[in-house]
This record gives sequence, structure tokens and C-alpha cells, in this order.
Amino acid sequence: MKQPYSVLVLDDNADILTASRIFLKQHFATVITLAEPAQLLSTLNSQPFDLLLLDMNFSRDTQSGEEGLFYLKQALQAQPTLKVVMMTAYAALPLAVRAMQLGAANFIAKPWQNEQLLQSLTQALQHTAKQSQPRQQPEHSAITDIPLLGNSPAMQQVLRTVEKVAQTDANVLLLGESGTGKALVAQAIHQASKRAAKAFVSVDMGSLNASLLESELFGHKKGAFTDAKTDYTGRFVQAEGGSLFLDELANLALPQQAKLLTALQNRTVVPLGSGQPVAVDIRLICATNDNLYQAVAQGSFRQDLLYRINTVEIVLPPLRERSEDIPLLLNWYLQHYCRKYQRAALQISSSDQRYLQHYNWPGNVRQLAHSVERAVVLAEGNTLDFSQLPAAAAATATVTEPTTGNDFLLEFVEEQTIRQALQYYQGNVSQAAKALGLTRGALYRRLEKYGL
Ligand SMILES: Nc1ncnc2c1ncn2[C@@H]1O[C@H](COP(=O)(O)OP(=O)(O)OP(=O)(O)O)[C@@H](O)[C@H]1O
Repeated sequence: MKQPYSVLVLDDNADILTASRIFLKQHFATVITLAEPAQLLSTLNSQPFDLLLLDMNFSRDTQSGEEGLFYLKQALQAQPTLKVVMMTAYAALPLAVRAMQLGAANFIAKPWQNEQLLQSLTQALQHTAKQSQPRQQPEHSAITDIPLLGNSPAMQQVLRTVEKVAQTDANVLLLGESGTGKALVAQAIHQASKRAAKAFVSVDMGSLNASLLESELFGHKKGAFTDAKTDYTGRFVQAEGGSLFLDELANLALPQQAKLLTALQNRTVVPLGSGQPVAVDIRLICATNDNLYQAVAQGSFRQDLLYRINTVEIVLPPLRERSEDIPLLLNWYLQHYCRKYQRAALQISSSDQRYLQHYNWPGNVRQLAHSVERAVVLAEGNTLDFSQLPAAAAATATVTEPTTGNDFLLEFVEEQTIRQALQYYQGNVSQAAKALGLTRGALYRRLEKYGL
């Protein structure tokens, strides 16, 4: 019996369109096929669809998959309840993970069997039924539901400091490598404080240029500059009564550092084009991966600003220095992603557990979480595959003995390095070949040799 859903298929390969139309018409009430991605938006605006089967690569950009991600975003903006299933070549599977992070409901590797396609689409529809939460909170008030995990003495010390500092209004400076959990700690401080019922406003100082930054932080009046079409309440005022988290603080240029210092000293902000100070009551939490003390010594960061923001300093240790936390984090993220992707409980083999515990995690907990997510999404049966972890990092891990008999085999190392380059360049063979010092042809020959 046909399912009462309407399906849109977008692919610039006429054979795939014909094959999918013939097959899907037997199973779904409406099937429309499109060969031209430029027509996607007008098609979605003209009628509602339940499912979109979307190719990741179009002829203009056959390798990177960026076009597929672009159309995915466009489709979800036009119809937020649409369930999108991405079609991808096997070598581009890591890209499919990115697509899922951007809101795709499922993916299928080409070439597919009809039954697999039907199963993927049906799973995507079930995904619809379970997903009742809005997809994303606005960036400036995003509070995640991820707990701050860690049993190691170093993390226990961090947790005790978080508890103590949360009881006060002291300014906090969070230091540590990227991915060690600074944003999560900032959020934990806010949530444990008396300000928890008010806003937690986060600003990524690295993503705004100097002129935008001032209006973003302090607000502006209509007409203050050419693009100021309306009044804008800056992030300080949005955080009134709550906490303001300034991330990537070292990116702040000296003139803006001076303005931030004035705002903190006076506890007021002056919106651009207003001249009228507005009083603000916020707790300030700042974070950076950079060495601010060195920046002060080099003259690129103001010492008086540093001393104003660092009343309490918390240093997040890199994950490789607290490997006791790895099993806990692996287990938590495994369950988290199994739930998210509706996978039956998957297991990490004990040899992988050992390998992951000794791995040096250059990207810290963020890398661990992404690795588990990727392994869950790509799992075949109950098997989790962690072979995509960059080999270079594994080579400098604290393991002194080879973990498998192959570790020192040149071919093994070559295969791992190629995987790593492909992953880094998201399946873009030209860029990966360039980085590996190979011609495209030489890389293709190796891809064939290793079955990648
Ligand atoms: N202790 C932890 N427990 C659980 N998850 C964690 C922990 N630390 C970090 N994470 C997760 O790792 C990811 C990165 O964390 P976060 O953004 O807080 O790091 P960061 O230090 O602020 O990184 P960056 O400097 O790059 O902004 C997030 O998904 C976060 O939830």
C-alpha cells in the first residue's frame, strides 16, 4: 500500500531520477523529480513535501559536497519540517555526518538497493515524528543539555571551583585548548548561579569584525550607520540580570578592548548613535585558547582589561592529561548519539576502548564527541568504526607499543594518512591530492588500491 507522503527527489543524474521515480511511485502518494537545483526553492515554495531525497554533489562541484549542504540548508529554511535524506558517494560519508549535524534526517550511500532506499526514507519519516523540539535555539541564548562530565582529579577541581564561583558575581576567565569545555563551564557557572533564571548571552568575538562588534555588544540607534534600519539592543543589555559570555576574547582589537574596559568599569553601555549610557547588571565570563599574558607582554592585549576580567581563572586541562575521563565521555556520548540517531545500543570493542583511551585527542572533548557521533552514524550492524581518527595524532599518542601488528607497515600508514587527508578536505580529491603531494591520478590509484 502507498504511504500518504509526498517526496521530492533532486539529482542532476537523469538515470537516478528515472530509477527513483519508478520505484518510489510504488510506495509514496506523490513523487516529483527535479534535475536542476536552481528550481529547488521555487518548488518547495509552491507546495509542501514530507521528504526530500537530495544529492550531495552536482556537476558544477562534483567533489566537495558543499553544494549539497547549501541546498540542504535552503530546503530546511523553506520547509523546516521537511525530512531530508542525503545521497552520497561512499568516499564522502564523513560529509554525510556534517549533513546530519545540519539537520538532515538520514543519508544513503550510492549506489543503493531499492529496499535500502525505502528503509532510509521510512526511518527519516519516523525521525519526524520523534522530533518535536525546535531545531536550534538562537546562538546568543543557547544552553545545551550536555552535562559537564569528568571524574579525574583535575576536572573535580574545576567542578568545585565552578560551584564556588557560581555563588558570587566575580568575573571569570576560562583558559584552555580548543574543545576542552570552556563554553560548557561558562554555561555551568551561569546555571548554578542566582542568575540562572535570566539570560545566558554568548558572543563569539572571533566571528565579528570590529565595526559590527561594537554595535553587537553595545547596541545601536536607528540611523547610527547606513545599515542601522532599526534600534538594536546589544548583547550587554540582552544579558541584563544574567551572564554575558565573551568567547575567543583574544581576538578583540585594541580600540574595542578600550571600549569594553570602559563599559565594565562604568557598568554602563552607550549604544552607537545614542550618547545616553544605559546601566547594565551582568556577570562577565570570558574565554580564550590564547595566552593572554603573552599577548599583554607583546602589547596586543591591555593589561588593565586582563586584570578586570580575571578575578577568578579556571584552566581546563587538555583531555590527554586526564585520560581517566575518556571512558566516561565515550560512554555518555555513545548513548547520547544512539538516542539521537535512533540506533539500538552499540558497543565499543575493548581493543578500541584501549586505543581511544591512549589516543592524544588534539581536538579534546569536541573531537571525542564528533568521533563517536561519526562512528554511530556510520555503524554497520553493531560495529563501531574509529579508523577515521587522524593517524598523525595516533602516532604521537602515549602508546609505546603498536596496538596492532600493522601499525608500522608503510602501507597501513599510507592508507591512514590518505583517509585523514580525505576527511580533512571532506572528500575533495583534488585538495587532498595536493596536500598529500600527489597528482589526482596517483591519489585515485591509491583509493582504488585501498578500497576507499
Ligand atoms: N567535560 C565535558 N563533558 C561533556 N562534554 C564536554 C565536556 N567538555 C567539552 N564537552 C563537549 O565538547 C564540545 C566542545 O566544548 P566547548 O565548546 O565547551 O569547548 P571550548 O573549550 O569552548 O572550545 P573552543 O575554544 O573551540 O570554543 C562541546 O560539544 C561540549 O559539549
